[in-house]
Amino acid sequence: MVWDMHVETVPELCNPTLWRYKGEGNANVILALRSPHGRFGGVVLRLRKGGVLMHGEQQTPEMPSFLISYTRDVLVPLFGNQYTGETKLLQVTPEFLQSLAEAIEPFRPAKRRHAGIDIHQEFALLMPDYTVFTSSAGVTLAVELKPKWGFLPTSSFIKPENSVKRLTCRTCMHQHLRRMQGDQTEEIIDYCPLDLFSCDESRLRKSLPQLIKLAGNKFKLFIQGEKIDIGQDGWHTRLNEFFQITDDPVNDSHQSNTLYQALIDLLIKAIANERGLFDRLRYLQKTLDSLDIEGIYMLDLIQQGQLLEPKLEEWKKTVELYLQRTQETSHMPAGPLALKDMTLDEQRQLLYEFLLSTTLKDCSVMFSFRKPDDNSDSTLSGSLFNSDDVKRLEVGNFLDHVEYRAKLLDLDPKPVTKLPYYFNLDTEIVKCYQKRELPRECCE
Ligand SMILES: O=P(O)(O)O[C@@H]1[C@@H](OP(=O)(O)O)[C@H](OP(=O)(O)O)[C@H](O)[C@H](OP(=O)(O)O)[C@H]1OP(=O)(O)O
Ligand SMILES: Nc1ncnc2c1ncn2[C@@H]1O[C@H](COP(=O)(O)OP(=O)(O)OP(=O)(O)O)[C@@H](O)[C@H]1O
Repeated sequence: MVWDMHVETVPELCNPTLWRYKGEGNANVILALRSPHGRFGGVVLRLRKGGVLMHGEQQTPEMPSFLISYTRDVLVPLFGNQYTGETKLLQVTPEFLQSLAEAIEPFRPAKRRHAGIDIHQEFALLMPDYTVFTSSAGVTLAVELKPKWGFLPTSSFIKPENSVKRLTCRTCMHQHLRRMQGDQTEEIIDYCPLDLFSCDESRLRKSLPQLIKLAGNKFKLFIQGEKIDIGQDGWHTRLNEFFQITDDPVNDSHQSNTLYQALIDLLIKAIANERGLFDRLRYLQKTLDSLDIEGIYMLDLIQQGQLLEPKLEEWKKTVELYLQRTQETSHMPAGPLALKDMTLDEQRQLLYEFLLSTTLKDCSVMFSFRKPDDNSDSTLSGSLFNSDDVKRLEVGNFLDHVEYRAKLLDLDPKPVTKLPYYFNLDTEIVKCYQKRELPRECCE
């Protein structure tokens, strides 16, 4: 129900010239305000694309409000409310969306252009722009990480011929399939999410440079809201705007290296400080995926194509039962026979849990950093969203300490209709990886 949500009807925001392209994923386009606009400083607009495979309910006008309820009733019980952001609805018109779609087209990467903004959506999502601090006068440095799968599956439903899954993590194996499928730009990079999830300093020191090299959707760096690619012209000068390591123009490799190391050091500290978040994310990914897709795919409800897209109430119940189960000694089904004994409700529970796990395997963590002296709270008082909630981080090095915020992004539910795709993809990933003689041993 849309009307019990807080809907912003702000005609002045429906002016396409106010917005600039900020980024996009497979399913949504993100626009940022060109400059602070009254109480709407530091805000992004998240617009659904048309024609992409999505959650069934996303096809209806109520979907944006569904996402807000989903965050409140499903994600907050799993993570607490510290990491999930605030969201509001903005009423939009087809004319406004059409103008935006035309204006952003030149800025969009070719690989995303197969689907554009769905101009028939009635509401867009307004969210804080997590790459800037609205209450600060200084420069914000933001880093977005998409860690992917943080665990090795242990399910008894994994067939012996697929046992490599217990040794090599999904992300490490997947890049080989991508490479084989013709993505020659995708160099095999030695980034293993399990190193990131370990939050261990020496493993982070090894894996962060790999993640930075991987870039794409796995590592993004923003200075004052603008995306910077490490290696692009002038990247070090932009990074220096935050670290202020030198007053001179940054023009030698020693200075660039110093800035790069300062970035790595900062990230290591921040990730270690957020060990609780990474541990929780990994724990939820793993325990919500207790059967592995191989077990999930054996369930009658899937075999007979009878699973419906969950409504909000069903998502809520799924989380309640999951939290109950993980607090008790759990008895998970251990073999195909046990699956046969399961009621339809029990099957549904595991299927929806699996979908929740899939969302958490695909979300991003956005860190935003600012220097404490930059905090001049008055700039945008009365802004649309609550004030910035920050934590203090001792850094040592060039910066004594900084303030930062960590948020989870892209926590949308995954559709039931994607389950057969997940099974086929899993089969293909394993088949492709098994051609290698020596599997990598990923370490949890
Ligand atoms: O299957 P994966 O692991 O490749 O994940 C897909 C992502 O690929 P990635 O490996 O992160 O580059 C993929 O990201 P890109 O399109 O590659 O940026 C999407 O996030 C996709 O989710 P959805 O279809 O938009 O809901 C993701 O699909 P889901 O598996 O999360 O449904
Ligand atoms: N609130 C925000 N503040 C700043 N940047 C954001 C925000 N939300 C999204 N972005 C940027 O836009 C990008 C795409 O957004 P999002 O992840 O929501 O798209 P998506 O289509 O759902 O992604 P996916 O391909 O994973 O399904 C993000 O990776 C991030 O860089």
